[in-house]
Amino acid sequence: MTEPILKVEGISKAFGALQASKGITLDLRQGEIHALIGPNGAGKSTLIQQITGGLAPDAGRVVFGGQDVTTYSTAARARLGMARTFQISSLAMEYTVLQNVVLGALGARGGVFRFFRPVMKDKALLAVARDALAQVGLEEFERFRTSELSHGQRRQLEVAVALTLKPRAFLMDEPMAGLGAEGTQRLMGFLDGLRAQAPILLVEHDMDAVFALADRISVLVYGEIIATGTVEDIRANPLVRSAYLGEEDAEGVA
Ligand SMILES: Nc1ncnc2c1ncn2[C@@H]1O[C@H](COP(=O)(O)OP(=O)(O)OP(=O)(O)O)[C@@H](O)[C@H]1O
Repeated sequence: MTEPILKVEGISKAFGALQASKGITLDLRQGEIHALIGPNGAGKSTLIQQITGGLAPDAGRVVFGGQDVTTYSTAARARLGMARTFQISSLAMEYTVLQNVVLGALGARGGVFRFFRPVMKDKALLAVARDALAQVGLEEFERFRTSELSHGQRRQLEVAVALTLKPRAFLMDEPMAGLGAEGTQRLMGFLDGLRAQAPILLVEHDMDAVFALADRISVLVYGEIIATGTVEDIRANPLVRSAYLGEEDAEGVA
């Protein structure tokens, strides 16, 4: 088996007396969607922030592409191909779809704004941006204002921006949040195909989506991973059923 692209090794983090991460170990392997689930306050966001560099762990390390990145900034991790998506605020709503991707591609090159040469005339940048839009199926929308897109399309646009970074892994924070049933279905189809390009660590509350998409699931409860396994393993795990799904809900998951 090839080496996992991402390895989280014994990560711990306390906020005062509250232990938000307790010796968390997990990995992300090529080609997979690894879902991270857990009740509200379990520590999912805290863990993702430590992986992406927003928070420094008290102990443990994060290894990405074989490199210890524990002390690296978020930007340095992004340059290595760690793509965090679905922070919708990173899109400029008044810009067109194409402009948003071009700006993303410019950032990926480590470029600064070149006022003396309009970036929208840079053929190489435009080609990279159009290629990314085609990959997410938004090529017909390049002239639309981003504010005109549906929520689901904006998430696809976020992925297009991330694709210009040549991501080696995606970290996705609740991509289904706020989408209707149809939008969720469409995005699920999209994510299903995306895992072949780069594996996805997926934090998601929509259990139907998780059970339909995930190759593996890790269950986080009170800062601790209580189980990691396939959908079948997790459905059958008695610890998960009582601790996370709750006695009364457990029947519905079987
Ligand atoms: N900066 C902080 N300072 C103090 N406590 C924090 C901080 N960030 C998170 N916490 C606490 O750490 C625990 C884990 O929170 P976290 O947001 O990581 O959980 P979560 O699983 O992402 O929850 P949700 O599903 O509701 O988003 C919670 O008890 C939260 O109140």
